[in-house]
Amino acid sequence: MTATKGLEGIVATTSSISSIIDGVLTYRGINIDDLAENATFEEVVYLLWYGKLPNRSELDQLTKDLSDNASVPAEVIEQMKLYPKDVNSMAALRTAVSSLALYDAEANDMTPESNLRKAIKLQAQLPTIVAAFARIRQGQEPIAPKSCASIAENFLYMLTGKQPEAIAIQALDKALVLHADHELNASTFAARVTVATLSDIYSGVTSAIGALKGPLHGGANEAVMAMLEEIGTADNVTSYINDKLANKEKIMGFGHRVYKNGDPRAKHLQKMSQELGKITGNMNWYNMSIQIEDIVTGQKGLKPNVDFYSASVYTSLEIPRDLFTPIFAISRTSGWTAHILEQFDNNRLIRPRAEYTGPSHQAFVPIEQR
Ligand SMILES: CC(=O)SCCNC(=O)CCNC(=O)[C@H](O)C(C)(C)COP(=O)(O)OP(=O)(O)OC[C@H]1O[C@@H](n2cnc3c(N)ncnc32)[C@H](O)[C@@H]1OP(=O)(O)O
Ligand SMILES: O=C([O-])CC(=O)C(=O)O
Repeated sequence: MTATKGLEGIVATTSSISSIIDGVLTYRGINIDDLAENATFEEVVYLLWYGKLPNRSELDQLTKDLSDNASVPAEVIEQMKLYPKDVNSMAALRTAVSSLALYDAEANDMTPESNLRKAIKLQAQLPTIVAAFARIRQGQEPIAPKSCASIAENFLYMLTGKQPEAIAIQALDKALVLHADHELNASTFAARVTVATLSDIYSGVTSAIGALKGPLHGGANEAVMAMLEEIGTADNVTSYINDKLANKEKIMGFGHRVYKNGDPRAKHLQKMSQELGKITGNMNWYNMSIQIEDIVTGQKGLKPNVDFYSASVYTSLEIPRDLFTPIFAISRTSGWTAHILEQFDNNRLIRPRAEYTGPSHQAFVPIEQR
């Protein structure tokens, strides 16, 4: 038995949800470029769950179901008020999502109908939790979700208490479309491993949030913004990046396990970053990002991934840096739950082997003689 480090190139499951073939990403066979330009996040959620784009009445029904389920149990909100104010936002989200299960009478019901209902609840409630957390830690009361609004609109509304501008809603909606699913990425794999034991959907999504949190995965978007802030201005980019590369340090937001010729989502986020920079009158983050890309791609051949330009996009939308990864989680809940439903559909325990590299033929030494 020989291990493949990081399971690179190992095909661990079949799936009909999303594919990356020759660098082209599709959701249910539809190119991400077409979805980014034309679909709303709710259409994508429907596509991921049901395998086809919704017609008008199906979309209206899903939008209503999501809106009707957006309130979070009062107990969960009360518990969030007891979290330390400076807690990591992904840790807070992971804990709150785990506690949702305690207040759902059908949490352990494994029927497909119940699991779909819980997928809707999770997708609807994550934005409410993230916005509530952001307000509670500032000593503000959470704002109840409004009815008949999209997830993008509702999230921005619950975060700020103000009706968001159309351009902000559109930008966030497109970012949600771009982050919704991505084949067998680490967090989706974690979700599938968890539920393949026939554990419940809340456990699966909680595992996934834990996996997304790390800076080699979803946490990279926050790390990118931290880097941009540390660099400060365009004048400092060249020396900062050259020093990092010379020290063999990773530049966050670059590289990918699967894409070697570039992440097809990055160009959409780059365009949005530029457009939002023009609208806000602050091109600094975009200009610095372009400069960083030139150097990293020029010297290392590494291309930006989905996390690189999303950092400046969210900053232009005035979203606090530590909510970037929770927003990724809001979007990816659609993909996680689609994969969990697919796993349940044709389940087998996921249990690979390890290549043992420890000592062998060790004699047992009684404690008195150690
Ligand atoms: C949504 C997402 O999860 S997208 C990914 C988000 N993560 C990041 O942006 C973090 C930065 N990027 C990385 O750490 C990696 O590129 C990963 C984790 C995305 C992919 O990792 P792997 O497939 O395991 O590639 P690995 O880390 O082995 O890199 C291969 C080589 O490229 C280098 N490399 C990879 N990414 C980077 C980077 N961002 N900056 C500098 N060098 C890099 C590695 O140092 C390594 O070099 P070596 O062969 O000389 O040792
Ligand atoms: O697929 C991956 O390894 C990481 C990624 O880009 C994602 O999850 O969107």
